[in-house]
Amino acid sequence: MALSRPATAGDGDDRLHMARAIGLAERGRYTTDPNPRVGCVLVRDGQVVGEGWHRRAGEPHAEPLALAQAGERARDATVYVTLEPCSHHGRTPPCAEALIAAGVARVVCAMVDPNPRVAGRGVERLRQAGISVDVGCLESEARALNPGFVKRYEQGRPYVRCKLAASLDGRTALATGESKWITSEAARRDVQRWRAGSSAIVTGLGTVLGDDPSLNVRLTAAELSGMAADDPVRQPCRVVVDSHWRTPPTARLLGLPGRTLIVGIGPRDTAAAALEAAGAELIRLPEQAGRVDLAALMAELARREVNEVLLEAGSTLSGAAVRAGLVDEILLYQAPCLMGQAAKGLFDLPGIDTMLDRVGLEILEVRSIGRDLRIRARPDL
Ligand SMILES: Nc1nc(O)c(N)c(N[C@@H]2O[C@H](COP(=O)(O)O)[C@@H](O)[C@H]2O)n1
Repeated sequence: MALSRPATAGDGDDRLHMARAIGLAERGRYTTDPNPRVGCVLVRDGQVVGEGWHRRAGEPHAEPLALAQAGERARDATVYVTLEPCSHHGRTPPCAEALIAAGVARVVCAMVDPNPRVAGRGVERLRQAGISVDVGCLESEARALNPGFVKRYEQGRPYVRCKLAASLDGRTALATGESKWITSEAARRDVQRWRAGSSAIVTGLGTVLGDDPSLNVRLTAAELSGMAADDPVRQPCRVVVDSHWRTPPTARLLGLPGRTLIVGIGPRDTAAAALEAAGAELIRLPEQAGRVDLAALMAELARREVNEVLLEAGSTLSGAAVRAGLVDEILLYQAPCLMGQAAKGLFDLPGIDTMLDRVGLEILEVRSIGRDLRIRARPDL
């Protein structure tokens, strides 16, 4: 469906109000999953008359909340919304109809909803009702609010962040396997926030056997911005890549609140049954060279409405995901220490024999977190 975009994608006022709507949407960072983060601002005669943001799937969308706040002042208002108003009956009624009923004059949306149940139909419905609609104001900022939601609908897989902690010489563990702790408490708290914003945390059997990790969110609602102190903290689904069901049923992550999926390729056997009895959900996936096909895993997670994955694994699984072209972002915490060449590296990437073979990266951000550095980078594959 062709949707006309203004040449400037919004004038100064449009961009200002859309920036506010994006700020509102941010408040849903830790709660909306699997729904997108969406914010909405209603403006009449230059005054903001209503604001709303989507908090949780099953609860009202951003637009009806902004309309409720504006009341009668919504008539003839301009609506700034970070995602196209929906046109379908999902868990909640269609926002486009609510905007039409309220008599708004104009709608500015940052981006078309990639959900095929909407995908331009919301814009079309508003225009049919005589409402002027502009699409594309601060579009890239709006897409960045929901990298996983967008990726899931556009490419059929989640947005994957690969988190790693290393010394300044790029080592993640001593040869003995000892790795606690390379980075500071501040960096580990920062990781907790990334976990809280993710739909799933994926790890490998090696990490489970070596570290017995919890892979849960241990921050309280009061410590996560946008959440009310009494909001329940959502636990992302934990996923263990374990080809032959060798995860110990006593693994710490199986005893914690939240779901644990174990994905493998082996036939169901007594070990598999013991894991199911311990509370895990087992999924058999296609194999790729004797291991779980990671592309098939990501497709399966997308089918289960997983938007953002935090991959917290060792060099084998992290390297395999990079090689498979499945890592969208590397989130690397680098501590001010040196661990020496006997220690383990970040990515297992065999077959890089010439400089032409190396994996290029685009640095997205570098910042200090306590005494450590946090580098966010995008593989350039
Ligand atoms: N425009 C808009 N505003 C919001 O606040 C939203 N949460 C969405 N979400 C879209 O609607 C789908 C979910 O619908 P239900 O919450 O089940 O009714 C979601 O997949 C988006 O396409 N859109």
